Amino acid sequence: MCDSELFRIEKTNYAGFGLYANRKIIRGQLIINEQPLIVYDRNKSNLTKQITDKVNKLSIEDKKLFYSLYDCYLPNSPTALGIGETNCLPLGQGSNFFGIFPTISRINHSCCPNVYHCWNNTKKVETIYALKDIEKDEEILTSYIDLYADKATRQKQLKQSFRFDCSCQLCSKSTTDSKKSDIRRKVLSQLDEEIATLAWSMPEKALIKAEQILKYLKDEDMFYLANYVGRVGYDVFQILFMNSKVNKNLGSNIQAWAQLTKDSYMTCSGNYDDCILKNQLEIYAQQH
Ligand SMILES: C[S@@+](CC[C@H](N)C(=O)[O-])C[C@H]1O[C@@H](n2cnc3c(N)ncnc32)[C@H](O)[C@@H]1O
Repeated sequence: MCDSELFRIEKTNYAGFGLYANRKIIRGQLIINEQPLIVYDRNKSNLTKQITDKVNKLSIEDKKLFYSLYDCYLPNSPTALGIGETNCLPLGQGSNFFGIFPTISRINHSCCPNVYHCWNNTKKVETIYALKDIEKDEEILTSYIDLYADKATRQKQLKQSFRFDCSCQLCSKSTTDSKKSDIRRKVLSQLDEEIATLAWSMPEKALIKAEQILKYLKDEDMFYLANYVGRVGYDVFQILFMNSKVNKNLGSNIQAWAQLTKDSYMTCSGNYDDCILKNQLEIYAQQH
């Protein structure tokens, strides 16, 4: 675990340790990239043995680092499995492989996060990029869960997997505001699913749904979450790319959607190399 010019690790008054900004951090800025201490396959049986074996192979210093991390299941007598399950992050979307990161593991959760964490498979590091400007001494917060979920679902997931009751800005809203937020998030989740089903059969309709997602993201103060904007942008780019040859009208907005997607990927991960967008953009540029 290490401090840097940009951040420090400090005791919070609500959640053990956390990361705090040492100076103003700008949206899209890389805050840290870090290699995992250990990697394990979370789909395999006997996780305890798998994690313990890997930890036992670490240097004395790294072993100490690992055992200094928080175990939310047995805080007073931490186990290798408890530390693993409290802190592990997937090495890419849908991956069975998870890593334990000495510094990044200290980042607490918020349902309105100011950073995005993701695995860079080219550099083999977990990266943390700022989703908005972060003021000096503000806590650096990521999201552990899907933010299209309503409050009850978010609270349940966080309690089950991380053993805490979330009292972030979003979860602390009044009952009336919370209900409105829940409805918007439900619509976002439905629209997201509908795009996938309409993409090939009715691309024009899928595009309308995508525009609606952008509107709802704005209404719900989620438009700054570049990962969600990038997700819808990427879906639309796919639809336009695949259909632009047969339907010229559909292709007319492709550059704007490509730019939105690229900007979003750059903001939350500093690149767009790990997705097929880059190849498709090159193919599209050659064709037009
Ligand atoms: C990955 S660790 C984060 C770092 C941890 N605070 C520490 O001291 O090492 C996850 C654990 O931090 C705590 N935590 C994270 N976000 C929290 C929040 N918003 N409110 C309360 N506890 C939180 C929970 O105990 C959770 O299981």
